Amino acid sequence: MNSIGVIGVGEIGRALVEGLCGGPGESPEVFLSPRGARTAAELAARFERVRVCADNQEVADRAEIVLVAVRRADRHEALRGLRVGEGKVVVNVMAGVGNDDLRTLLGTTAPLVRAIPLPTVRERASVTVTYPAHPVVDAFFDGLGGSLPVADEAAFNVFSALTGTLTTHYSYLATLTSWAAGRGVPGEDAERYVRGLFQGVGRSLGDESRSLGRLAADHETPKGNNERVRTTWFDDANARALGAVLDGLLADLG
Ligand SMILES: NC(=O)C1=CN([C@@H]2O[C@H](COP(=O)(O)OP(=O)(O)OC[C@H]3O[C@@H](n4cnc5c(N)ncnc54)[C@H](OP(=O)(O)O)[C@@H]3O)[C@@H](O)[C@H]2O)C=CC1
Ligand SMILES: O=C(O)[C@@H]1CCC=N1
Repeated sequence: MNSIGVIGVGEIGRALVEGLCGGPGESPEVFLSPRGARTAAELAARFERVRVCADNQEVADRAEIVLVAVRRADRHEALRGLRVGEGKVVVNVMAGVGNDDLRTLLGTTAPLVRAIPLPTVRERASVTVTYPAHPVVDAFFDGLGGSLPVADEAAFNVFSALTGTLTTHYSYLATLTSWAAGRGVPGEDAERYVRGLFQGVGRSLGDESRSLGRLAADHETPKGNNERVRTTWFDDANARALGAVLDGLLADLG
C-alpha cells in the first residue's frame, strides 16, 4: 500500500513518519491529522510526500492504511463519527484499547489490527507486536524493523505491559548518575560513563546465543560487586513487587 494516514501526530506518530520517510527508497504518501500542529507542520516541511489534512476525516478518506495514535483518553473525540471505508486497514496503536472497543467506536467493517510500535521505528529498528496477523500490516512493520504477530489479544496485552517498563529503565540510569554525582563525581562524567556502561549491555543483548540468565552470570564475578548488588537489592521481594505491578497493569490493559 502506498498511502499512510496518521491520526494523532505526537511522539509515536512522529517516529512512525520519520521511519517511513527517512529510509532509502521511495517513501509512501503520508497524510497527517491537523492536531499536534507543530509536529505535523515540521514533518510536512521536512518530507516531500507528507501532507497535513484539514481534519481526521480527510486522513481516513485519503489513506489506505490509517494509523490511530492518539492517547486512549482522546479516542472518542478523535474518532467519533469518523467514516472508514471497508477497503481500508486501521492500525490501532493505542495502549489499552481493544479492537472490540475501537470497532464499536468506528462502526466500520474494515480490518482493525492492534500494534505496539516503539520509538525505534524512527530508525526502522523496532520489532512491532501485532494482533491479529494481517499481511499488509505485517509487511508494513517489516519495513520498520520487523513484525511479531501474536496468537491472541491476551498475549498482545502481555507484550503491551512489558513496554510499560521502558521509561523506568531510563529513570534507573538517571538515579545511578545522580547517586555518583552526589558522591563528588562531576555529573557529566557520571552520565557519560553510565550511558556507555548500558550501551554495552544493549550490544550484549544482541548476542542471542546466550540466554539472559547466562549473560547475567557471565558478567558477574563470583562473590563480586555485581552479585552483591543483584542479591541484596534486586532480591526476591523486589522481583515479586515488580511482578505484582505488571499484573496490575495487565489487568487494566485487558
Ligand atoms: N510513545 C510511545 O512510545 C508509544 C505510544 N503508544 C500509544 O500511542 C498513543 C500516542 O502516544 P504518544 O505519541 O506517546 O502521545 P502524544 O501525547 O505524544 O501524542 C498524541 C497526539 O494525539 C493528538 N491528538 C489529541 N487529540 C486528537 C484528536 N482529536 N485528533 C487528532 N489528534 C489528536 C495530540 O495532539 P495535541 O498535542 O494537540 O494534544 C498529540 O499530538 C497512545 O495511545 C499510546 O498508548 C504506543 C506505543 C509506543
Ligand atoms: O507509556 C505508554 O503508555 C506508551 C505505551 C507504550 C509505550 N509508551
